[in-house]
Amino acid sequence: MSQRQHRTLSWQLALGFTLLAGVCALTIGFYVVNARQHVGANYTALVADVVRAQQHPVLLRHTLDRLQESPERAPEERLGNLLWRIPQHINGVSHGLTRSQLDPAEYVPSLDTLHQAAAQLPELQNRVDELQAGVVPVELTRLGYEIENEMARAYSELNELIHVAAAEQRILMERLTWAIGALVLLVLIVVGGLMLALLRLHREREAVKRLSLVDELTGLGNRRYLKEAADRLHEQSLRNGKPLSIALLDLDLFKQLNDRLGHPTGDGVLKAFANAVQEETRQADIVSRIGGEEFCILMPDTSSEGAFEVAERIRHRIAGLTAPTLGASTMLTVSLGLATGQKQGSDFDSLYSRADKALYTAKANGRNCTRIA
Ligand SMILES: Nc1nc2c(ncn2[C@@H]2O[C@H](COP(=O)(O)OP(=O)(O)OP(=O)(O)O)[C@@H](O)[C@H]2O)c(=O)[nH]1
Repeated sequence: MSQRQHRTLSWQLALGFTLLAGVCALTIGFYVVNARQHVGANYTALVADVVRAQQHPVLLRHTLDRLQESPERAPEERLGNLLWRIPQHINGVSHGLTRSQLDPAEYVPSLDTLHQAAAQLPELQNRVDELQAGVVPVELTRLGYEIENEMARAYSELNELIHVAAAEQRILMERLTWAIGALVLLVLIVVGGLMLALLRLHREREAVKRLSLVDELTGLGNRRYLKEAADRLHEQSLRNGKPLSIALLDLDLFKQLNDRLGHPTGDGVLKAFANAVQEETRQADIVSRIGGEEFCILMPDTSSEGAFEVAERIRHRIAGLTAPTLGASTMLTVSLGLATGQKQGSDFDSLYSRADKALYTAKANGRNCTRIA
């Protein structure tokens, strides 16, 4: 895989991760806003009901106080209005409580107190009606204060209960939000780690694959690399009808050179040879080292004459390499065998074998020469 493909994969993974993180952030944000609104709305409505109803005992007390101060100006209408509204609000609060998530065991005693107070209201209404008959409102105020007391206490208990529950739920929500956030973060870290590991694994696999195709000494492709390239170029040549030429190169009397100058010097010579061959070939040509001092050049879209020209150019270049380039004061020559194929039906192995025979002929004919199959 090329560097560009690596970059594309990295970008794809980074984009995927960013999208995932974005979706997670949006989901959490949406959840937190919704949950808060929901929780808030749940108790806000109930608190509003209780607070509104809580005004009734205050108004009742206020009205009774006025009645005591000036019994001659009895506020019957106001009292009647209050006595009509109180049961409605008690029912509203009761309805809200039963729909809430509060534990009934906690609010039922206060609600019972409110219902008991409401049950006494008809009697209070009778006392109000007696006012017109001139009855002194002693019994009315006694009963009124009693009802007011019970209601005020019950509403106050309910108010506190709801506030405590709302606070507890808020804390719970916050903890839950943190826990979900931490969980999502953990998932993102794990996914990010997995993506990095995947990328690394991929790079390592590609590096191993590259190494398995490269000759360590010269940096050229090896025999496996040649095989892959040959299949591709041969296929291409058959498809487009253009000739594919192959050159097999074998250094002459390399054993003697090794024996005389030592193996490390021989290695240096092989490297210098590989560089020179690469410089004499085109970008499209595939140069590989297929054995100790054996090399191969695949030349796509190259006729027999063209391949011979390249071969001779290489042969002269090698014969002209000097000691500073070779790293040894020695003469170096190379023998070359060429073959060109473009016929349908011919396979690469037969092309290779023809080039090999031509190389054998070159060696047999005194070396340092090029022969065509
Ligand atoms: N320095 C070095 N020598 C190598 C390497 N691979 C193979 N050789 C040597 O290359 C030599 C090849 O010898 P031969 O196959 O007899 O061929 P030659 O001496 O070149 O003779 P001809 O091919 O007939 O001209 C052997 O001595 C191998 O040890 C390598 O990587 N480094």
